[in-house]
Parts: sequence; structure tokens; C-alpha cells
Amino acid sequence: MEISKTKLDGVLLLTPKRHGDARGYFCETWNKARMAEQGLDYDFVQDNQSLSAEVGTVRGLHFQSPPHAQAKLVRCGRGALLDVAVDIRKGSPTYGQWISEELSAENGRQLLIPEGFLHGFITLMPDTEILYKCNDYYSPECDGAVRFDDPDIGVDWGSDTSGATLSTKDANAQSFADFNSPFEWTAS
Ligand SMILES: Cc1cn([C@H]2C[C@H](O)[C@@H](COP(=O)(O)OP(=O)(O)O[C@H]3O[C@H](C)C(=O)[C@H](O)[C@H]3O)O2)c(=O)[nH]c1=O
Repeated sequence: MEISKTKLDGVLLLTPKRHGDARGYFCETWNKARMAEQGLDYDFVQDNQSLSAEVGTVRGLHFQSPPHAQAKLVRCGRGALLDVAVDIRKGSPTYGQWISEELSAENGRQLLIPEGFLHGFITLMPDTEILYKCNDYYSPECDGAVRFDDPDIGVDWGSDTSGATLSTKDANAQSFADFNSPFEWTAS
């Protein structure tokens, strides 16, 4: 597995090895022991999958606050998406900064997003499926959202999002200025 850092400390881009043959390929998309060998020892407890039918669907920017904060291992099972993480750890040198990576069924790349980050994505193809592992369970009372297009964060979604397909939750999400993050940064 190839592992590369991003400008946000702790957010990593993983590219698992694909074993190709005449039929296609085989890939271990997650291996707890192999990841632990790399110091990435997460106890994932919940797998999620969502399908977004339309290109330009945006889901995010979401987080779960402690005590049910979630680290996520994100990949694309069908289609393509631009995955985004935003640092919301108070005191972090990169607080409020974001990164984006294109994840697709074709490139097989994964984004590892620790607790303390907003997560969201925009779909780049119709019928895009996102698959992700979480290291804590869904907790509606801890679920939160910040506007995906908040100017204080300034995510470049790569396209005009004025007509983005959104959930009501996302359409009514709070501004970053009003957001009081429950996460604190600690120097590693
Ligand atoms: C997240 C979640 C949702 N649900 C139920 C709650 C709603 O009835 C329905 C849709 O939920 P929501 O609109 O929050 O789904 P997304 O907009 O895809 O939210 C997710 O999208 C961003 C990108 C994330 O990283 C989070 O995992 C999550 O917030 O699924 C569950 O039953 N379990 C869950 O873990």
C-alpha cells in the first residue's frame, strides 16, 4: 500500500495494491494488521455506503463531536468524487484549512481522515457510490454540519455548486463563523 501525507497533519492518501490478471484485479481495501504496521491502528466498527445519483451532489461538511467523534477511511466504489477534509482542531496550525483528493472506482485511492476534521464530497459522475469505515458508531445527537460553501473555509469544489443537490440538513448548515469546534489540537 502506498501512503502519502497531505498538508493537513494526520490526513493521509492511501493507494492499496491491485493484483491484476486477465479477469481484472484483486485488492485488499483494508487490512488492520498491515495498517497497524504503518502506525495506523484504527478499530473501525461501522461501514457506510451511500449512492448519489446526480453529478454535483454535495454531502457535507459533516462531523460527529466527542464522545462519538469518528475517524474515517473513505473510498469510492463506483463513479468518482472529490473528497474534502477540513481541519477543525482548535489551536492547529492548519485550523480551517482544507484538502481535496479525487477518489474513484478507477484509481482505487482512499483518504484516511482522523477525528477532528469536517468531511464532505462532491460527485464527479452519475451514480457515484462512496464507501467508508468509521471508528465509532453513528450518533445523531453528536452529528453536526458546517456549510460546504462557507467563504471562511473557501473549499474549491472544482465546479459551480450553485445548483448542487443537497440534503435539507446541508442546505441549512451553520456558518464556520458561528461554529464552535469541540476539538482541540495536540502537538504529536
Ligand atoms: C451518517 C449516518 C446516517 N444514517 C441515516 C440518517 C438519515 O436517515 C440517513 C441519511 O443521513 P445523512 O443525510 O446524514 O447522510 P449523509 O449526508 O450521507 O451524511 C454523511 O455524509 C458525510 C460525507 C459523512 O462523512 C458522514 O458519515 C455523514 O454525515 O441515514 C444512519 O443510519 N447512519 C449513519 O451513520
